[in-house]
Amino acid sequence: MKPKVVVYKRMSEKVLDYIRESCEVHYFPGYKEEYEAFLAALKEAEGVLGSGLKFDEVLLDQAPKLKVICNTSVGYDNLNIPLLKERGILASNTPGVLNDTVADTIMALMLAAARRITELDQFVKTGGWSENGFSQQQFGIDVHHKTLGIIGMGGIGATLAKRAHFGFDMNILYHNRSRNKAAETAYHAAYCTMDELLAKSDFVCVLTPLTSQTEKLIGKREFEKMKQTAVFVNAARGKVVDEKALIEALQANEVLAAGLDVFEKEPTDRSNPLLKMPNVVTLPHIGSATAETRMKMAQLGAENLTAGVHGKKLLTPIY
Ligand SMILES: NC(=O)c1ccc[n+]([C@@H]2O[C@H](COP(=O)([O-])OP(=O)(O)OC[C@H]3O[C@@H](n4cnc5c(N)ncnc54)[C@H](O)[C@@H]3O)[C@@H](O)[C@H]2O)c1
Ligand SMILES: O=C(O)[C@H](O)CO
Repeated sequence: MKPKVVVYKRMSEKVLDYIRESCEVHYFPGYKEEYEAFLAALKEAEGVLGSGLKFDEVLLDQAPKLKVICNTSVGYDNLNIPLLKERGILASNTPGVLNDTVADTIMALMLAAARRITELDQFVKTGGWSENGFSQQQFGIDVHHKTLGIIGMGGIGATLAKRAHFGFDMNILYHNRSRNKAAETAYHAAYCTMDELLAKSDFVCVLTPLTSQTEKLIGKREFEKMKQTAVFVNAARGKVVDEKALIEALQANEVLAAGLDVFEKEPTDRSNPLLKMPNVVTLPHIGSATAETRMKMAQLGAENLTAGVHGKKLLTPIY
């Protein structure tokens, strides 16, 4: 008999067929709308595949046969790792396969915020571009040859450093839990304290995972330490930043602009003041969302899932 698994995120038929070769798939792409049926399937499931769902004690109690939880994301702040370990449940994520795509998104945010792309796009589309052209007040700032500070020099951080160093002649500073010698050698990235990074960087990009140590890592104090001309970019998790402090820093012109792929609450409320600020470029958490990369993430998740339920070694285990 094939082991039962629950897939709670929309997947291509190709990936679902791959899983079906060795598992009985219970597919809930819109699990919130059919939560009762989803919970019933979870009761019998040995494996789960998807992203974002918080597996707390209450939910895990509904899944007594679970052997493995596979995230189709590199971030795993939805998982309570000590609790999973305690219950003998394995877990996997999707590191590496999304580095290039997310680094591309971050470069796009940096360029869009610095060169005011979304603001000027609206200017043109709403008929603001007249015979008189545009004013100097609409000039942006350069990205090339500036200093980029990366907080969290892991897989995505290093891939961003590569683009910034080779493509934009940027000077790279970074702060991380430990030294990343490979990035130091390859991209001339200089390790420094958080405060030094904040004071010297023209672009500050946060790329740490969300953990109890990184929640609100960037707050009032950190924004005050940044240059007034700094562009702040968050493509990690919204809760790594104190969003209220970011709003206040932008309102007080303590920083120049921001590029945000993630928010404290997602989807963010339409009343969020950040959405009214022309110097803030916003995206709906689509850092890794290209067709090619989402396919790779789903396939890697599926391979972890089938390995896990059949007692084989996970390809990309979290622990
Ligand atoms: N916006 C998106 O769509 C998107 C896509 C992928 C990843 N992410 C987020 O980006 C995060 C990073 O992804 P990654 O693949 O580069 O992970 P990674 O594990 O390779 O890198 C994270 C780095 O952060 C460092 N770090 C952890 N805690 C720290 C702390 N307190 N201070 C300083 N450094 C710290 C780690 O040492 C590591 O080098 C993910 O956890 C995820 O939350 C977002
Ligand atoms: O962590 C990740 O991989 C991204 O946020 C996509 O969910």
